Amino acid sequence: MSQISERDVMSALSKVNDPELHKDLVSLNMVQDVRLLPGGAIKLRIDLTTPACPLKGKIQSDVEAALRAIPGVTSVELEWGAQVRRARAEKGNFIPGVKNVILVGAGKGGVGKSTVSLNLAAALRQEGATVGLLDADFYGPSVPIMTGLSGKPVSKDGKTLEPMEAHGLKVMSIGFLVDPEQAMVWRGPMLHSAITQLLRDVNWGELDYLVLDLPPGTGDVPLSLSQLVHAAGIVLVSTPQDVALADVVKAKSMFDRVSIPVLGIVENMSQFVCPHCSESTPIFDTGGAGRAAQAMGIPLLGQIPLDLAIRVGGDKGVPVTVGHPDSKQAQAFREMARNIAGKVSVQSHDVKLPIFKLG
Ligand SMILES: Nc1ncnc2c1ncn2[C@@H]1O[C@H](COP(=O)(O)OP(=O)(O)OP(=O)(O)O)[C@@H](O)[C@H]1O
Repeated sequence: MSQISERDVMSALSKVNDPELHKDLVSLNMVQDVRLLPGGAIKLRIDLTTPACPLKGKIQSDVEAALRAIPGVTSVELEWGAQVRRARAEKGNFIPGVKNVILVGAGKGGVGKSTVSLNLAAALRQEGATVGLLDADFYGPSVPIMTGLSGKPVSKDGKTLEPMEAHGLKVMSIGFLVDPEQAMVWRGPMLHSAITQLLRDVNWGELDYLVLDLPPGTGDVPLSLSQLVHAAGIVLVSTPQDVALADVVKAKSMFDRVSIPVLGIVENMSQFVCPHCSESTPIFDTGGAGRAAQAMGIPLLGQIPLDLAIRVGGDKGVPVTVGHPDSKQAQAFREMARNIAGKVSVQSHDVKLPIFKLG
C-alpha cells in the first residue's frame, strides 16, 4: 500500500475552495492538525472563518471527496474549529477587542430592526461565537425590554462602562444611560458625546461580533454613527411591501455613498402562518425584499415570518431563538445569522460584494 504523506493531504486540499471566499482551504490557513493514522486513516481539523458558517456541509463533502481520492486513504475524520477574523483590518476606528461590527439599519421605523438585531446576536452566540449587542437607537431603545435588562451599567475603573449580560450576550443600550424622552431633544454636541461614549467607552472584552442596532431612517444620527466605527457592513431590515422597500433603496444609496458595504436585506414579517390551520397569509405582501435585493444587486439574507411567538418573546425579554430554539421561527433567524456571518467573512477577506450604484 502506498505511503500517504501530509504533503498529499495538503496538495489535495489546495484544490478545495471555500465556496464563498473563492480561495482554497490551504491558502486560507483553514487546514490544521493533520494526523496520518495506521491503515490509511486521516484526521484533521478545519478552522472555519465563522462558527456560524452557512457552507459547512458543502465544505465537509468537498474535503471528504478530495481526501478519499488519495490512493490508500481508507477513512477521513474531520474536527471543526473556527477563527473569526477581523473585517477590513487595514482601517482605523476599531472598537477595542471587537473583531467585526455588524450594523443593523432600516429605511424606516417599526419594521423589526431591534427584533432582528437581538435574534441575530443570540443566534450567532448559539453557534459558538462571542457576541455583543449595542442598542444605539437613540429615539426608541427597545433592547432593555427585549432582553429583560434594567438598571444602570457600572464602571469598574471610573472610565469605561461594563456591559450587562443576557442570554450569553454582552449588552449595552442608550436606554440604560438616558431617558429616551431626553434623547429625543438632543442636538449636536450632546448627541455626539453620547454616541462617542457608547462607541468608545464600553468594556466589551473580546468579541467575534458586535451587532449594532442603529436608529431607523437615513438621517444624521444613523449616518454619523455608522461612520464612527469600521463596520464589516450593514444589514438592512424591511417589511415586504413597496413603501418600506422604497426606503431601503434610499438607505442603501446612503450607505453606498459613505462606502459601508451593504451585506444584504432581511425581509421581516414576511408571511403570517396561522397557528390553527397553518395557512400562510402575506399580510404585508411577500417576496418584495427578494425582488428589491435582486434589483439592487445585493443578497436576500433571510425571511422572518410575522409571528406571535416573536412578538411575545420581545415583550417578555426572551428572544424566540433562545425561548424556542427548535421552532421554525428560530430556524429562520439562525439561517439568516449564518448567511450574515458568511457575508462578514467575505468582507474580512476583502472579497468585494457586488455594489449597485444608484444614479
Ligand atoms: N416577525 C415579527 N413577528 C411578530 N412581531 C414582530 C416581528 N418583528 C417585530 N415584531 C414586533 O414589532 C414591534 C416593533 O419591532 P422592533 O422594535 O423590533 O422594530 P424596530 O424597527 O426596531 O422599531 P424602531 O422604529 O423603534 O427602531 C415589536 O413589538 C416586535 O416584537
